[in-house]
This record gives sequence, structure tokens and C-alpha cells, in this order.
Amino acid sequence: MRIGVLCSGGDSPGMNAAIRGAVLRGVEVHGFEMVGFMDGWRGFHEDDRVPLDRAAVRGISPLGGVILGTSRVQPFLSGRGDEADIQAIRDRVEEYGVDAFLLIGGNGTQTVAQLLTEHGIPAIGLPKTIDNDLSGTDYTFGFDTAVSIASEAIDRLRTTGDSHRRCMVLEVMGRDVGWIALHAGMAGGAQVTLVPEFPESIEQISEWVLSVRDRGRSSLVVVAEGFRLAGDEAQTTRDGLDGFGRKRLGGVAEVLAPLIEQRTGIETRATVLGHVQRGGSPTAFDRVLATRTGIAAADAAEAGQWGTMAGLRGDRIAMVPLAEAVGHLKTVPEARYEEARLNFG
Ligand SMILES: Nc1ncnc2c1ncn2[C@@H]1O[C@H](COP(=O)(O)OP(=O)(O)OP(=O)(O)O)[C@@H](O)[C@H]1O
Ligand SMILES: O=P(O)(O)OC[C@H]1O[C@](O)(CO)[C@@H](O)[C@@H]1O
Ligand SMILES: [Mg+2]
Repeated sequence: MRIGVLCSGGDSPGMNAAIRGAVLRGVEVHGFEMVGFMDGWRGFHEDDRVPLDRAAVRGISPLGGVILGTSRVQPFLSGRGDEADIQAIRDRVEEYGVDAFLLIGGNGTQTVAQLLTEHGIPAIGLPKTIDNDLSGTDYTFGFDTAVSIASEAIDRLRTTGDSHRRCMVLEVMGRDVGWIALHAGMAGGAQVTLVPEFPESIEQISEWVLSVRDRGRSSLVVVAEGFRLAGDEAQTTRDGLDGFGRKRLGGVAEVLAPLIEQRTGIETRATVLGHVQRGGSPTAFDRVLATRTGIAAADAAEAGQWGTMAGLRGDRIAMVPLAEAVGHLKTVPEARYEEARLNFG
């Protein structure tokens, strides 16, 4: 069987380990021939492919980024996903002699895996995203690395914040969910953690910051990029949309810091962590999760379990139907937020 491997969406630490896991299992154990398309669907459309064999994946688990590159280039040339678009993919698939795909990506990529499978082009999904917003899996690889980097940033901001008795506001990624903020905030002992799922008022936030000051401490506020103040309609964005029509979230920390300063009289500084939290070497946890995801995906291909995604369920990797994974974000549940919120301030 010849399998095409392709990454789309943003990169996520662990993607290389996932490719290595899939190749070692697929090529060495199941006897597949594997080929990687460069830069997501661009490589597929432009016939830019590389062989994926044991040598190609040697030593790549500790490497950040992804050796194949990734992009948000559309799989469907017209963008409509109609029969002509599907036929164009079928023609290419035939030309390349590819029997099936392993698609590494987030929600959008898993949607494509499902669409392809429904149209008779077999695909299996490998979930990745630092945001941890994919349903059908407990955690996605990349998330643990992002949380570790954000936690370290909190530790560092705290020492300078404490020295100047300032309130420090750290903005982390996560798009429309607050998983990175929640976990990093808990790991770093943040006094306030703000997530998109549960808007809070500036009065409430200022009250927490003042109560921290009243017991002689400085506040560390973690805010997810998708957070909105209670009553605000829109999230904070930079330059509107990106080249693929998506909102460019970011900057909410810079909006909050002066508001907190105004209301509390406490000098406040904002830091936007940005793409630092997506870069560099994956944690051991992410390497292991990604490797196991790759292994499970290769085994699923051997077993013909098309239209599924290799999700983490407890300590097991389970092949879950793609329909369970796509279309609905995995948001922070109220109980998890309340558990943290009781200790704010
Ligand atoms: N409903 C859809 N129909 C067709 N193509 C889609 C659809 N959703 C997403 N895609 C395509 O899938 C690719 C990846 O989608 P997207 O940019 O949303 O990233 P993702 O996989 O969700 O990862 P991330 O977590 O970084 O957002 C892009 O090439 C996009 O064009
Ligand atoms: O890499 P880009 O296109 O700037 O996208 C940034 C977005 O991607 C993510 O890193 C992953 O989905 C989000 O947390 C963030 O909003
Ligand atoms: Mg997406």
C-alpha cells in the first residue's frame, strides 16, 4: 500500500515524532511505501513530494516544527468542494499511485479527512494542535509543550513583577478556547486566569488584583487570546483577517493592562507570548503522545479503518470516528473553570 502523508493548519510540537512513529510502523512493520507532500496541499497540487523511509525520519522526534512543512492551502482548487474538486483530487491520487492518506492537523484538517473518505478517498486523521480544542481526544500533541513554555513565562514574569510590585498580564494562544491559559495558569499559580468560554467584567478582574495587593502580593494575570470582557461583542484582533480569511487574534493583554492600571492604580505591564509557545523542541509527553498517535494511525491503515482519527482516551490511543472529532470545539467545561476560579484573587 502506498500512503501519502500531509500536514495542514499551524504547526504543533510533536508533528515530527508523529511522522516518525507512522513511518517506522508503516514501512518497517506493515511494508507500506510512504510519501510526504511538502507544505500541506501545496505539495499535493504541485507534485512536491519526498519519500518517507527509515532514513528520512532518523532522529527527528526532538525537533520542533515539521520536516514536511505545513500550510493552510486548500485541498479543493475551486474552494467549493464540489464534484469537480473531488475529481481533481482523485486524478492526482491516481497519478501519484497513492492508496490512502494520513492527514496531520487540527479541526479543519480532520474535516478534510472526513470529506475525502466520504468521497471514496481513504484517509485517517492524526490530531495536532497546541490549542487542545479538538473533540474525540483527551489531549492533542503540542499542547503540553505550549503549556510548559507558557508556565515558564509565568515563572519569569513573576520574579520581575514581584520586584516592582507590578501586575503582570500574560497573553497566551488558544483561539476560541482557554485550555493553554487554564493549564499554564494553574501550573504557574496565576492569581487570575481569563478564558474565552467565561467572560468576566473589568470590575471583577480589578477586585481580584486589589485583593492580591491587599495581602502583600503582586498579581499575575493569564489571559487567553480569545477572551472577551463581559458585555463585549468582539474578540481583540490584529489586522483583521489572515491570508486564509481567519481572524488574527491577539492583543487582548494590551487592552486589559491599561484598564487594570486605571482601576487599581497598580502599575501593570502586558506580555504577548505569541508563536514562541509553538516553537522549539516538544516535551517528552508530546513526543510520546505523537509517536503513539503515528503508530496507531499506521496500524489503522493496515486494518482499513478509514474515516477515523487516532485520539487519546485515558492512557490508550483509540481510533475514533472523524464525525466525533469535527464540527464542535472541545471547550473548557464550567467545572474546570470553577475549580480554578475559586482561588482567583
Ligand atoms: N470545511 C472545509 N472544507 C474544505 N477544506 C477545509 C475545510 N476546513 C479546513 N479546510 C482546509 O484544511 C486545511 C487546514 O485547516 P485549518 O487551517 O483550519 O487548520 P487546522 O487543521 O484546523 O489546524 P489549526 O489547529 O492550526 O487551526 C486548510 O488547508 C483548509 O483549507
Ligand atoms: O500561525 P498563525 O496563522 O499566526 O495562527 C495563530 C493561531 O494558530 C494557533 O497557534 C493554533 O491554532 C492558535 O493558537 C493561534 O490563534
Ligand atoms: Mg483550525
